[in-house]
Amino acid sequence: MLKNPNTKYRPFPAFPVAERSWPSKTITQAPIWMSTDLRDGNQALFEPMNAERKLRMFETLVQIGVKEIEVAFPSASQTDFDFVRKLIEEDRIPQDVTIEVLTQAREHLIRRTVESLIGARRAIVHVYNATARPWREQVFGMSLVEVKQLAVEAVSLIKTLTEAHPETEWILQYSPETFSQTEPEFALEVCNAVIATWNPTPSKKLIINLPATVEAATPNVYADQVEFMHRKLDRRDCVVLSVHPHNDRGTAVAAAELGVLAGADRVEGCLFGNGERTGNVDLVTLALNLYTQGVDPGLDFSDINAVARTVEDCTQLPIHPRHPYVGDLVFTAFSGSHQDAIKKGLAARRDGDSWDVPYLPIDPADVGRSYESVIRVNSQSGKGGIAYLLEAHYGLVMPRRLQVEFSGVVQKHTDATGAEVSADELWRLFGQEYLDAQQPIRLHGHHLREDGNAQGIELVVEINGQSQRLHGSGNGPIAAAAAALGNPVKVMSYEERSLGHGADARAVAFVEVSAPGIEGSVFGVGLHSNIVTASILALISATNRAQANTPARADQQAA
Ligand SMILES: CC(=O)SCCNC(=O)CCNC(=O)[C@H](O)C(C)(C)COP(=O)(O)OP(=O)(O)OC[C@H]1O[C@@H](n2cnc3c(N)ncnc32)[C@H](O)[C@@H]1OP(=O)(O)O
Ligand SMILES: CC(C)C(=O)C(=O)O
Repeated sequence: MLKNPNTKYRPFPAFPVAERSWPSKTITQAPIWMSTDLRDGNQALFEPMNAERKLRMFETLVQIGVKEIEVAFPSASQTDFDFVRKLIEEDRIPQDVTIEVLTQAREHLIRRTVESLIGARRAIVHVYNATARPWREQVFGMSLVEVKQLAVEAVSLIKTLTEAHPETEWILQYSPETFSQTEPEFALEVCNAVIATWNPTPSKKLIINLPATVEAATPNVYADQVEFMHRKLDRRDCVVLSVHPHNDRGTAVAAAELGVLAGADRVEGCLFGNGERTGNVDLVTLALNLYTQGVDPGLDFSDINAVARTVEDCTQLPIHPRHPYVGDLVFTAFSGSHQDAIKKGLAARRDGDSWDVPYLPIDPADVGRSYESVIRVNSQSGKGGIAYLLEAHYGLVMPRRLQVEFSGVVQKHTDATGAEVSADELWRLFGQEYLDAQQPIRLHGHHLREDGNAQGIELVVEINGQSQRLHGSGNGPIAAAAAALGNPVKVMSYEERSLGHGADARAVAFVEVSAPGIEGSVFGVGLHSNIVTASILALISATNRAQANTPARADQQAA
């Protein structure tokens, strides 16, 4: 790279706009969407779609609710021509869907293009020629007048050819290709000449499409360019103003949104941003951006994964795991503070609430994604995510201080493995740490009896491999069992919950104890279909864990 890029690259010129209203506007309704997946998207593939894939993509677009679909560049290949014929002859185009095809402004290509559409109920013929200086000078070798004349002659020919087929409702679309790099006054002059030639009316509008063929400036510059056209175009009431942003600077979505604020009625793009180079603007992101502002996008992504898999299959291109709204990881939080906030936000939701869950701009359920994948646990995670997964997958609702204690256990594991931990693996770790804490004391059974106002208990246990029967009494089974064990620990708290429902429900008991020589407290957990057994198991688990955690014992184990 150059030390001084200024010697090779020039900044994009500022736009000298006198009036600019777009910065203070908001988008309150969806634009007309035009999908060019089967044209701009298709021409950008290693291997353009075959007829079967094209049809699958077309049907997916129809299902989503796209009403204008650019289906081909019919003069480019027999596959494209035949595809247009297939849609028309097999009557595959729904009444409310309009197909569109693209052609260069060259006579033989225009003739072939119109021929491909014969018999269509309604069709958009899209013609383009580049208008920016480098293209005029280097590609076409044409003057300004010649470039304008090229557009006017092409439109004139399309008018003649289509008027010969009045059975079709013809719509013209003109694109000054490379619009955003063209001198604004010249782009305006060419578009006005096209409008005069086609002679649209308010009921038979013409589409003027303004491509950022190569995105070369910040989106505010594009918005100024669009607003300039919106204000200055002749017969604006007879024109549908369209934008076609590419993503070379990574800001196509912003450019499209600002373009709509600036007066565009229509947006052209591709699903998930496929298209030449860095892609066309992503229609899915645009639509769901509107949705999250409470605006109906008119496109249905209730099963976004199914759409994604079809698009990946048709284009043979993978979607990035962090792609907005659809990527495999976009509804996933790894970091502890995010997991904690999401868990609290989801728990706080009540029916009818507006969506304001921290860190989630959209409810994953609205696009057919589930909460299950929202939270993942790795070494960056905290107690919130761990607790969420165990609750969501195993119905285990842990007391808060146990969450803190167990997250330390998980942290040790993730530090050692460096890997993500699944809900199943968490459950295994939980079982190993708490439920299997049956050494040195293991419970084999118990017998309870009333003992005046107290309860008496006999514990049948094995201590260091020796069977023993221990007796104690207290004001409840836990106090009695603690007494039977010789009160090696002090019970600080006790909770019992059910795990599962109905006949399969089991009791899970949590006992928190303190013991001489250990700082703070230690938890024990018991799981059993009998609630008393669960609580005694929890006490023994806590006692065993407390012993293992005393400094002397820990030193012994380390040795
Ligand atoms: C920004 C975009 O995405 S525009 C769409 C681009 N998509 C495609 O091109 C995909 C399909 N295209 C094709 O298959 C081929 O280009 C075809 C079949 C249409 C035409 O092929 P060819 O006749 O071989 O011409 P080619 O594509 O190389 O075009 C170059 C010629 O067309 C001229 N040309 C290019 N674009 C246009 C245009 N929009 N209008 C008029 N002439 C044009 C060039 O100036 C050049 O002329 P020259 O031969 O006199 O120097
Ligand atoms: C033909 C036009 C609309 C185009 O694809 C572009 O300029 O990117």
